[in-house]
Amino acid sequence: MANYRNKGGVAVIELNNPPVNALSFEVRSGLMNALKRAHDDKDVKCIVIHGKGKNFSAGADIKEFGGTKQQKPWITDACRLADESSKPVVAAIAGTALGGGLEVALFCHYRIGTPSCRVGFPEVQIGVLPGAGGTQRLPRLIGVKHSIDMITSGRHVMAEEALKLGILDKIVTDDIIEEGIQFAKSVVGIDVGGRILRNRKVEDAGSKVFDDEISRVKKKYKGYIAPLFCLKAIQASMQLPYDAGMEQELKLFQQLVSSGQAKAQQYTFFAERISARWQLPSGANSQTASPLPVKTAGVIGAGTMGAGIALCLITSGIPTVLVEQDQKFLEKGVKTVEGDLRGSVALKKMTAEQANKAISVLKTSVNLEDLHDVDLVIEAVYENLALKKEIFAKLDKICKSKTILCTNTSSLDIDTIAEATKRRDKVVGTHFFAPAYIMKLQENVYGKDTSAETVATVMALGKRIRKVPVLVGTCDSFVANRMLHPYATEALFLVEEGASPYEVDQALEDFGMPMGMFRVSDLSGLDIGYKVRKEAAKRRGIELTSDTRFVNGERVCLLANVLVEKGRLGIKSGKGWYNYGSPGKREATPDPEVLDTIEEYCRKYDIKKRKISSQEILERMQLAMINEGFKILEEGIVSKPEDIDIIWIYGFGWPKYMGGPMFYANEMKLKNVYRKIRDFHQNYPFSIHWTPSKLLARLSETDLPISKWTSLINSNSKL
Ligand SMILES: CCCCCCC[C@H](O)CC(=O)SCCNC(=O)CCNC(=O)[C@H](O)C(C)(C)COP(=O)([O-])OP(=O)([O-])OC[C@H]1O[C@@H](n2cnc3c(N)ncnc32)[C@H](O)[C@@H]1OP(=O)([O-])[O-]
Ligand SMILES: NC(=O)c1ccc[n+]([C@@H]2O[C@H](COP(=O)([O-])OP(=O)(O)OC[C@H]3O[C@@H](n4cnc5c(N)ncnc54)[C@H](O)[C@@H]3O)[C@@H](O)[C@H]2O)c1
Repeated sequence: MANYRNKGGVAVIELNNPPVNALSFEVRSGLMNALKRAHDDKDVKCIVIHGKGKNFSAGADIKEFGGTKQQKPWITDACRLADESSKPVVAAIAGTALGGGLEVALFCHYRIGTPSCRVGFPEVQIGVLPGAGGTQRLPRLIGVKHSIDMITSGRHVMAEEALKLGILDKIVTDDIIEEGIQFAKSVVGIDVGGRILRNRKVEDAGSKVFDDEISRVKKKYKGYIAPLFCLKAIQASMQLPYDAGMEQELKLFQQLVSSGQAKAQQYTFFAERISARWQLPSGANSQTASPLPVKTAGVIGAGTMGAGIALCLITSGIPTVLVEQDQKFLEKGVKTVEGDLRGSVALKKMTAEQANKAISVLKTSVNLEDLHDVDLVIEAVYENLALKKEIFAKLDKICKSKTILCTNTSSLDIDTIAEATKRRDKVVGTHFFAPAYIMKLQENVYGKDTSAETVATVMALGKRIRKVPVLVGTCDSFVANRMLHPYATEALFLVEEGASPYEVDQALEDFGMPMGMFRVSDLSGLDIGYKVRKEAAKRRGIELTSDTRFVNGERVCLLANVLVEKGRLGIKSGKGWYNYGSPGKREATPDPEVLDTIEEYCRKYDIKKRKISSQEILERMQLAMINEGFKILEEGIVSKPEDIDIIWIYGFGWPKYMGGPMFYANEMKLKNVYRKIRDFHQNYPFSIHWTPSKLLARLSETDLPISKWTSLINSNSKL
């Protein structure tokens, strides 16, 4: 809907669809009618368009894209009269003017904004392109080069930059509506002809610019089709007259909007928001619980993870005390933090001033007592239960009674750690992913006594430090690593059976994963998994050797151990599954020595090798992990499939244009997924991960959409 009022000869039109004023059918119709009314009203001398509440408009209503056809009037129909009006039309922008919202503003003759407003064309992020003239009008306003940058990246442009680029005509500091009215009055009587973007010419940037951009975009947004379509549409603005360019844009938009990538990316957009709405088994949830304030924080352990976590906190302006066991470790950790900050400045991700500000809020210590006054502590010491319990017991005595105690453990039981304290309600897992400063996922793990207030606090903290927080329950390895286990195990079995590690990685990278499994292992260090496997086996009373082929009747492959025992630890030693030339180098080359080692291993155990297709590689790795995902859902470790998808997208780089593994399974049709898993179970009876999930079996008999899967778990039906 759009509201209309005449304020002393100024028609004030309000886009009314809070919270973000998405341009739904009602808003588009309302805007069209309001513009007509202003156009027809002789008393009206000028027109102001603004948004109700905090935002101008976040663009088209994405929910409407699911249908077959967008109902008319489209944004272009709604805005036609703004373009044609001889009365000046001013867009008064507060909050965001994104996508179709910015397109509305580009139909206006003038644009003013508040100092904190943001404009942009984020359509690429949901798999489409600006389809209401954005690709034709922006180049007419700011030129081809800047338009390519804004439209293919989808980035938000802040007010200052928008003013410099010429998107905004003025930044105003008082009430945006009043400022809009005053501005509009001030331009009454000035001919609007020169302000109408459709009448302008696009400068000829030459075709080479586009050839270069195609290569850049293909590399930077590997696998995504929308950025390439954006380039085609922008090129049309240069090559065609306005109306023909608009037709071309619409054609490209319609091709994209019906693509699988658009569907998956839009699913991801909403999944992220659904996942943010958490719920505990007690019923307490994100609507009912309030977070505690976190004014100061502490991090214990300044190793790989602790240094990165401290960096996340200080760059978000949270004063942090970093505690180590001794001065030597502390200095090493601080060097890492400083080095990463310098790296960010060099990469222009932050200014030197921002880096200095961050380091100024970091305090360091070798004494846990220095955490007595902080609001929240994140422990990131070695993965050792006794050590963690000892630290939590001490923290319980040292810290204020309200302080929340978090652990970055990647596998240990949260409840056991909480038992070391008298504040079990304030103990929670905050599982970050390496490198902690870069990876967006924050897997928050609640224990049986963790309070809703504690959960609300760590979920809010995640958002504040620019992570994507997802809430999961406690179980061995939690969700991300638990699902990774069958995925990685299948990769090793595939190698035993005949695929090379390089073929496995190629298949995964062609699918869209940023790195294959074996390259990731080399990056993390093969010795880490080696130690974890040995210790986990020891806890179960088993001595693992590289000759171990079965553990308690279950098939295992310890080829990675064989490599470690040959001194191949991954990037750190210059060789692992790949050869890197020398330690620390990143360029991976396939290594014949590794292939010989695999040959020898297979001969030793009389394993028959065969040719394995990339389809089989993907199916076995992905379906093994998806089956585990259904088990996690059926156990209630997560409350919805969207949580799993967001974990894989932000924890492991699953491509957004594939929507996450559970969405992917849904697209494959669950009856096919179930059938294939059952077949693998028959063919590989010694792998427990192929035991089909009961929930999957039940769901495969229904046509329930992904958004309704959990209704089957929550219903009384027995699984
Ligand atoms: C043939 C026809 C031609 C058609 C042509 C169309 C052309 C056009 O170029 C296409 C577009 O504009 S494409 C669009 C391009 N624009 C974009 O891609 C912008 C997408 N939006 C954003 O990036 C963020 O929402 C903001 C930064 C705006 C606000 O962030 P924040 O303050 O953290 O808030 P938040 O939590 O994120 O959102 C609050 C609530 O609003 C909901 N919602 C939001 N936008 C929506 C939308 N467009 N729609 C629907 N709903 C939308 C959101 O789901 C949430 O709902 P919930 O039920 O409470 O969960
Ligand atoms: N490395 C990863 O990829 C990764 C990813 C997610 C979670 N984790 C988890 O994060 C935690 C830390 O792992 P990491 O890889 O950073 O280990 P790390 O070995 O790099 O760092 C651990 C640090 O803890 C310090 N430390 C040990 N005892 C201490 C004490 N009593 N007081 C203060 N500091 C102490 C050590 O000196 C060391 O610097 C572990 O629980 C691990 O499972 C690791």
